[in-house]
Amino acid sequence: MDKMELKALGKINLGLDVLGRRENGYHDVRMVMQTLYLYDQITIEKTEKPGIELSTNLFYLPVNENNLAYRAADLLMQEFGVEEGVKITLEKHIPVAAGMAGGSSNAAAVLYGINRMFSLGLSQEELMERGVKLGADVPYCIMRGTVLAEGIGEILTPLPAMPRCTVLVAKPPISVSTKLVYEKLDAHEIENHPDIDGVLEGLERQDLKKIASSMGNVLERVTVEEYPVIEEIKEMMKENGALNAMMSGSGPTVFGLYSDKRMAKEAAQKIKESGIAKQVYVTNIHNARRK
Ligand SMILES: C[C@@](CO)(OP(=O)(O)O)[C@H](O)COP(=O)(O)OP(=O)(O)OC[C@H]1O[C@@H](n2ccc(N)nc2=O)[C@H](O)[C@@H]1O
Ligand SMILES: Nc1ncnc2c1ncn2[C@@H]1O[C@H](COP(=O)(O)OP(=O)(O)O)[C@@H](O)[C@H]1O
Repeated sequence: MDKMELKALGKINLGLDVLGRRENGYHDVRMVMQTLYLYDQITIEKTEKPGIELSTNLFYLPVNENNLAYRAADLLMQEFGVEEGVKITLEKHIPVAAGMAGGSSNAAAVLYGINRMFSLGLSQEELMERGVKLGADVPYCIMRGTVLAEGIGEILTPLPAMPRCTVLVAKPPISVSTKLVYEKLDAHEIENHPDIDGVLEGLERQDLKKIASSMGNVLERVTVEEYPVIEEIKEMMKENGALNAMMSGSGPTVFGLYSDKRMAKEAAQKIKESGIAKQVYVTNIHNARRK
Protein backbone atom coordinates (compact mmCIF):
# COMPACT_ATOMS: atom_id res chain seq x y z
CA MET A 1 0.00 0.00 0.00
CA ASP A 2 1.76 3.16 -1.19
CA LYS A 3 -1.10 5.63 -0.81
CA MET A 4 -3.96 5.88 1.71
CA GLU A 5 -6.96 8.18 1.94
CA LEU A 6 -8.29 8.61 5.46
CA LYS A 7 -11.17 10.45 7.06
CA ALA A 8 -10.37 12.02 10.42
CA LEU A 9 -13.75 12.53 12.08
CA GLY A 10 -14.59 15.20 14.65
CA LYS A 11 -16.42 14.68 17.93
CA ILE A 12 -18.81 16.32 20.33
CA ASN A 13 -19.16 15.74 24.05
CA LEU A 14 -22.73 14.81 25.00
CA GLY A 15 -21.63 15.11 28.61
CA LEU A 16 -18.47 16.43 30.24
CA ASP A 17 -17.81 16.34 33.98
CA VAL A 18 -14.56 17.03 35.82
CA LEU A 19 -14.01 14.99 38.97
CA GLY A 20 -10.68 16.34 40.18
CA ARG A 21 -7.27 17.73 39.36
CA ARG A 22 -4.04 15.75 39.24
CA GLU A 23 -0.64 16.98 40.44
CA ASN A 24 0.57 17.38 36.84
CA GLY A 25 -2.31 19.75 36.07
CA TYR A 26 -4.39 17.24 34.10
CA HIS A 27 -7.95 16.56 35.25
CA ASP A 28 -9.93 13.41 35.89
CA VAL A 29 -12.96 13.55 33.67
CA ARG A 30 -16.17 11.63 33.03
CA MET A 31 -17.33 12.32 29.48
CA VAL A 32 -19.73 10.89 26.94
CA MET A 33 -18.12 11.21 23.51
CA GLN A 34 -19.82 11.03 20.13
CA THR A 35 -18.22 10.97 16.66
CA LEU A 36 -19.70 13.22 13.96
CA TYR A 37 -19.63 12.81 10.20
CA LEU A 38 -17.70 16.05 9.87
CA TYR A 39 -14.15 15.28 8.89
CA ASP A 40 -10.71 16.29 7.71
CA GLN A 41 -9.40 14.45 4.68
CA ILE A 42 -5.91 13.00 5.08
CA THR A 43 -3.76 11.45 2.35
CA ILE A 44 -0.59 9.55 3.23
CA GLU A 45 1.86 8.64 0.46
CA LYS A 46 5.03 6.62 0.76
CA THR A 47 8.16 8.38 -0.49
CA GLU A 48 11.66 7.09 -1.08
CA LYS A 49 13.11 10.21 0.48
CA PRO A 50 13.21 9.65 4.26
CA GLY A 51 11.39 11.98 6.64
CA ILE A 52 7.93 13.51 6.90
CA GLU A 53 6.59 16.17 4.57
CA LEU A 54 3.29 17.74 5.62
CA SER A 55 1.11 20.20 3.75
CA THR A 56 -2.28 21.65 4.65
CA ASN A 57 -4.92 23.96 3.19
CA LEU A 58 -4.87 26.17 6.32
CA PHE A 59 -1.89 28.52 6.09
CA TYR A 60 -1.84 29.22 9.83
CA LEU A 61 -1.37 25.62 10.94
CA PRO A 62 2.16 24.40 11.59
CA VAL A 63 3.58 21.82 9.16
CA ASN A 64 6.39 20.65 11.46
CA GLU A 65 6.44 18.70 14.72
CA ASN A 66 3.98 21.20 16.20
CA ASN A 67 1.30 19.63 14.05
CA LEU A 68 -0.31 16.60 15.69
CA ALA A 69 -0.49 14.75 12.36
CA TYR A 70 3.27 15.17 11.91
CA ARG A 71 3.95 14.14 15.49
CA ALA A 72 1.84 10.99 15.14
CA ALA A 73 3.78 9.87 12.06
CA ASP A 74 7.09 10.72 13.70
CA LEU A 75 6.28 8.77 16.85
CA LEU A 76 5.67 5.49 15.01
CA MET A 77 8.34 5.93 12.33
CA GLN A 78 11.03 6.63 14.94
CA GLU A 79 9.97 3.73 17.17
CA PHE A 80 9.99 1.25 14.29
CA GLY A 81 12.98 2.70 12.46
CA VAL A 82 11.04 3.20 9.22
CA GLU A 83 13.60 4.08 6.55
CA GLU A 84 11.29 5.36 3.83
CA GLY A 85 9.46 8.65 4.16
CA VAL A 86 5.87 9.90 3.96
CA LYS A 87 4.08 12.80 2.39
CA ILE A 88 0.96 13.76 4.37
CA THR A 89 -1.69 16.04 2.88
CA LEU A 90 -4.16 17.44 5.38
CA GLU A 91 -7.37 19.05 4.19
CA LYS A 92 -9.04 20.65 7.21
CA HIS A 93 -12.79 21.00 7.56
CA ILE A 94 -13.25 20.44 11.30
CA PRO A 95 -13.15 23.86 12.99
CA VAL A 96 -9.73 24.48 14.60
CA ALA A 97 -9.25 25.04 18.35
CA ALA A 98 -12.95 24.52 18.69
CA GLY A 99 -13.59 21.65 21.13
CA MET A 100 -14.13 19.12 18.33
CA ALA A 101 -10.83 17.25 18.64
CA GLY A 102 -9.65 18.13 15.15
CA GLY A 103 -5.96 17.79 15.94
CA SER A 104 -6.49 14.65 18.02
CA SER A 105 -8.52 13.11 15.24
CA ASN A 106 -5.78 13.87 12.70
CA ALA A 107 -3.24 12.22 15.00
CA ALA A 108 -5.49 9.16 15.40
CA ALA A 109 -5.95 8.79 11.65
CA VAL A 110 -2.20 9.09 10.98
CA LEU A 111 -1.36 6.50 13.69
CA TYR A 112 -3.90 4.14 12.13
CA GLY A 113 -2.62 4.81 8.61
CA ILE A 114 1.11 4.50 9.31
CA ASN A 115 0.53 1.26 11.24
CA ARG A 116 -1.14 -0.23 8.17
CA MET A 117 1.07 1.29 5.50
CA PHE A 118 4.27 -0.04 7.04
CA SER A 119 2.68 -3.24 8.45
CA LEU A 120 3.84 -2.42 11.97
CA GLY A 121 1.41 -4.93 13.46
CA LEU A 122 0.20 -2.76 16.35
CA SER A 123 -3.22 -3.63 17.83
CA GLN A 124 -5.80 -0.91 18.42
CA GLU A 125 -4.95 -1.06 22.13
CA GLU A 126 -1.26 -0.53 21.33
CA LEU A 127 -2.06 2.41 19.07
CA MET A 128 -4.12 3.97 21.87
CA GLU A 129 -1.23 3.61 24.34
CA ARG A 130 0.90 5.63 21.95
CA GLY A 131 -1.94 8.02 21.09
CA VAL A 132 -2.44 9.27 24.64
CA LYS A 133 1.12 10.62 24.57
CA LEU A 134 -0.01 13.01 21.83
CA GLY A 135 -3.27 14.13 23.46
CA ALA A 136 -5.91 12.99 25.94
CA ASP A 137 -8.59 12.65 23.23
CA VAL A 138 -6.45 10.69 20.75
CA PRO A 139 -7.31 7.18 22.08
CA TYR A 140 -11.01 8.00 21.75
CA CYS A 141 -10.48 9.28 18.20
CA ILE A 142 -8.89 5.92 17.37
CA MET A 143 -11.91 4.04 18.75
CA ARG A 144 -14.78 6.32 17.60
CA GLY A 145 -18.54 5.96 18.19
CA THR A 146 -20.48 6.51 21.42
CA VAL A 147 -18.07 6.06 24.31
CA LEU A 148 -17.71 6.80 28.03
CA ALA A 149 -14.26 8.34 28.57
CA GLU A 150 -12.72 8.45 32.04
CA GLY A 151 -9.25 8.95 33.54
CA ILE A 152 -7.85 11.91 31.59
CA GLY A 153 -10.04 10.75 28.70
CA GLU A 154 -8.13 7.59 27.81
CA ILE A 155 -10.07 4.96 29.80
CA LEU A 156 -12.75 4.04 27.31
CA THR A 157 -15.98 2.06 27.66
CA PRO A 158 -18.06 1.58 24.50
CA LEU A 159 -21.71 2.56 24.99
CA PRO A 160 -24.94 1.75 23.13
CA ALA A 161 -24.89 3.73 19.88
CA MET A 162 -26.46 7.18 19.91
CA PRO A 163 -29.95 7.09 18.32
CA ARG A 164 -30.18 8.63 14.84
CA CYS A 165 -30.39 12.42 14.83
CA THR A 166 -29.11 15.48 13.01
CA VAL A 167 -26.46 17.65 14.60
CA LEU A 168 -26.13 21.37 13.92
CA VAL A 169 -22.66 22.68 14.64
CA ALA A 170 -21.78 26.38 14.86
CA LYS A 171 -18.41 27.87 15.77
CA PRO A 172 -18.24 31.56 16.59
CA PRO A 173 -15.09 33.30 15.31
CA ILE A 174 -13.08 33.02 18.54
CA SER A 175 -10.44 30.54 19.66
CA VAL A 176 -10.05 29.12 23.12
CA SER A 177 -7.13 27.29 24.70
CA THR A 178 -8.14 23.99 26.30
CA LYS A 179 -5.38 24.38 28.88
CA LEU A 180 -6.64 27.81 29.98
CA VAL A 181 -10.23 26.62 30.23
CA TYR A 182 -9.23 23.79 32.58
CA GLU A 183 -7.08 26.21 34.60
CA LYS A 184 -9.94 28.66 34.95
CA LEU A 185 -12.21 25.87 36.11
CA ASP A 186 -9.80 25.26 39.00
CA ALA A 187 -10.40 28.78 40.31
CA HIS A 188 -14.04 27.96 41.12
CA GLU A 189 -15.79 25.38 43.20
CA ILE A 190 -17.94 23.24 40.86
CA GLU A 191 -21.50 23.91 41.96
CA ASN A 192 -23.47 21.83 39.49
CA HIS A 193 -22.14 18.59 38.11
CA PRO A 194 -23.77 17.55 34.84
CA ASP A 195 -26.04 14.51 34.82
CA ILE A 196 -23.73 12.04 33.05
CA ASP A 197 -25.74 9.11 34.44
CA GLY A 198 -28.85 10.61 32.82
CA VAL A 199 -27.09 10.59 29.43
CA LEU A 200 -26.04 6.97 29.98
CA GLU A 201 -29.60 6.03 30.93
CA GLY A 202 -30.92 7.76 27.79
CA LEU A 203 -28.46 5.81 25.64
CA GLU A 204 -29.41 2.57 27.37
CA ARG A 205 -33.11 3.26 26.67
CA GLN A 206 -32.36 4.66 23.17
CA ASP A 207 -34.33 7.72 24.21
CA LEU A 208 -33.08 10.77 22.29
CA LYS A 209 -35.15 13.22 24.37
CA LYS A 210 -33.73 11.84 27.60
CA ILE A 211 -30.19 12.11 26.23
CA ALA A 212 -30.79 15.67 25.06
CA SER A 213 -32.37 16.82 28.33
CA SER A 214 -29.55 15.26 30.40
CA MET A 215 -26.68 16.84 28.42
CA GLY A 216 -24.29 19.04 30.39
CA ASN A 217 -20.74 20.37 30.19
CA VAL A 218 -18.96 21.62 33.30
CA LEU A 219 -16.52 23.65 31.16
CA GLU A 220 -19.35 25.62 29.57
CA ARG A 221 -19.66 28.19 32.36
CA VAL A 222 -15.97 29.07 32.19
CA THR A 223 -16.00 29.71 28.45
CA VAL A 224 -19.43 31.40 28.37
CA GLU A 225 -18.30 33.85 31.06
CA GLU A 226 -15.67 35.11 28.63
CA TYR A 227 -17.68 34.68 25.44
CA PRO A 228 -21.44 35.25 25.95
CA VAL A 229 -21.92 34.61 22.22
CA ILE A 230 -21.90 30.89 23.07
CA GLU A 231 -25.05 31.29 25.14
CA GLU A 232 -26.64 33.30 22.31
CA ILE A 233 -25.98 30.52 19.79
CA LYS A 234 -27.42 27.94 22.20
CA GLU A 235 -30.56 30.02 22.57
CA MET A 236 -30.90 30.45 18.81
CA MET A 237 -30.68 26.70 18.30
CA LYS A 238 -33.21 25.99 21.05
CA GLU A 239 -35.62 28.61 19.72
CA ASN A 240 -35.27 26.98 16.31
CA GLY A 241 -36.23 23.40 17.01
CA ALA A 242 -33.23 21.85 18.79
CA LEU A 243 -34.06 19.23 21.41
CA ASN A 244 -31.18 20.80 23.31
CA ALA A 245 -27.95 22.68 22.57
CA MET A 246 -24.61 22.76 24.35
CA MET A 247 -20.97 23.74 24.03
CA SER A 248 -18.65 20.91 22.93
CA GLY A 249 -15.49 20.19 24.95
CA SER A 250 -13.63 23.35 25.92
CA GLY A 251 -15.51 25.26 23.23
CA PRO A 252 -16.33 27.55 21.63
CA THR A 253 -18.26 25.30 19.19
CA VAL A 254 -21.94 24.88 20.04
CA PHE A 255 -23.98 21.93 18.81
CA GLY A 256 -27.71 21.31 18.75
CA LEU A 257 -29.45 17.95 18.47
CA TYR A 258 -32.38 17.76 16.06
CA SER A 259 -34.80 14.95 15.32
CA ASP A 260 -35.75 16.76 12.10
CA LYS A 261 -33.11 17.54 9.47
CA ARG A 262 -35.18 20.22 7.76
CA MET A 263 -35.45 22.18 11.01
CA ALA A 264 -31.71 21.89 11.55
CA LYS A 265 -31.11 23.32 8.06
CA GLU A 266 -33.48 26.23 8.71
CA ALA A 267 -31.78 26.98 12.02
CA ALA A 268 -28.37 26.84 10.28
CA GLN A 269 -29.60 29.39 7.75
CA LYS A 270 -30.79 31.74 10.50
CA ILE A 271 -27.52 31.49 12.41
CA LYS A 272 -25.52 32.21 9.24
CA GLU A 273 -27.73 35.16 8.32
CA SER A 274 -27.39 36.63 11.81
CA GLY A 275 -23.59 36.66 11.36
CA ILE A 276 -23.08 35.31 14.88
CA ALA A 277 -21.13 32.33 13.49
CA LYS A 278 -19.67 31.72 10.06
CA GLN A 279 -18.62 28.11 10.42
CA VAL A 280 -22.01 26.41 10.49
CA TYR A 281 -22.57 22.77 9.51
CA VAL A 282 -25.53 20.40 9.44
CA THR A 283 -24.22 16.90 9.93
CA ASN A 284 -24.99 13.45 11.28
CA ILE A 285 -23.70 11.33 14.08
CA HIS A 286 -21.32 8.55 13.04
CA ASN A 287 -21.60 5.39 15.09
CA ALA A 288 -19.24 2.94 13.39
CA ARG A 289 -16.14 2.12 15.40
CA ARG A 290 -12.75 1.71 13.76
CA LYS A 291 -11.83 -1.91 13.08
C1 LIG B 1 -11.79 19.31 26.65
C2 LIG B 1 -11.70 18.05 25.82
C3 LIG B 1 -12.97 17.22 26.01
O1 LIG B 1 -13.10 16.18 25.11
O2 LIG B 1 -11.60 18.27 24.42
P1 LIG B 1 -11.33 19.53 23.45
O3 LIG B 1 -12.11 20.69 23.91
O4 LIG B 1 -9.86 19.78 23.48
O5 LIG B 1 -11.76 19.06 22.08
C4 LIG B 1 -10.49 17.18 26.26
O6 LIG B 1 -10.55 16.90 27.66
C5 LIG B 1 -9.13 17.77 25.95
O7 LIG B 1 -8.40 16.81 25.26
P2 LIG B 1 -7.08 17.17 24.39
O8 LIG B 1 -7.28 18.44 23.66
O9 LIG B 1 -6.71 15.95 23.63
O10 LIG B 1 -6.06 17.43 25.56
P3 LIG B 1 -4.46 17.55 25.57
O11 LIG B 1 -3.96 18.03 24.26
O12 LIG B 1 -3.91 16.26 26.13
O13 LIG B 1 -4.28 18.66 26.67
C6 LIG B 1 -4.41 20.04 26.48
C7 LIG B 1 -4.47 20.70 27.86
O14 LIG B 1 -5.76 20.46 28.44
C8 LIG B 1 -5.67 20.18 29.83
N1 LIG B 1 -6.31 18.88 30.12
C9 LIG B 1 -6.59 18.00 29.13
C10 LIG B 1 -7.23 16.80 29.41
C11 LIG B 1 -7.57 16.53 30.75
N2 LIG B 1 -8.19 15.39 31.09
N3 LIG B 1 -7.27 17.42 31.73
C12 LIG B 1 -6.66 18.59 31.43
O15 LIG B 1 -6.41 19.40 32.33
C13 LIG B 1 -4.19 20.22 30.18
O16 LIG B 1 -3.93 21.47 30.74
C14 LIG B 1 -3.48 20.12 28.84
O17 LIG B 1 -2.30 20.85 28.84
N1 LIG C 1 -3.60 18.74 12.80
C1 LIG C 1 -4.01 19.80 13.52
N2 LIG C 1 -5.25 20.30 13.32
C2 LIG C 1 -5.67 21.37 14.05
N3 LIG C 1 -4.93 21.98 14.97
C3 LIG C 1 -3.69 21.53 15.21
C4 LIG C 1 -3.18 20.41 14.50
N4 LIG C 1 -1.94 20.16 14.95
C5 LIG C 1 -1.70 21.07 15.89
N5 LIG C 1 -2.71 21.91 16.06
C6 LIG C 1 -2.76 23.02 17.05
O1 LIG C 1 -3.59 22.59 18.13
C7 LIG C 1 -4.48 23.61 18.57
C8 LIG C 1 -5.80 22.94 19.00
O2 LIG C 1 -6.44 22.47 17.87
P1 LIG C 1 -7.68 21.46 17.76
O3 LIG C 1 -7.23 20.08 17.92
O4 LIG C 1 -8.35 21.83 16.48
O5 LIG C 1 -8.62 21.93 18.95
P2 LIG C 1 -9.46 21.21 20.11
O6 LIG C 1 -8.47 20.49 20.98
O7 LIG C 1 -10.15 22.33 20.82
O8 LIG C 1 -10.44 20.30 19.49
C9 LIG C 1 -4.59 24.57 17.39
O9 LIG C 1 -4.58 25.88 17.85
C10 LIG C 1 -3.39 24.28 16.47
O10 LIG C 1 -2.41 25.29 16.49
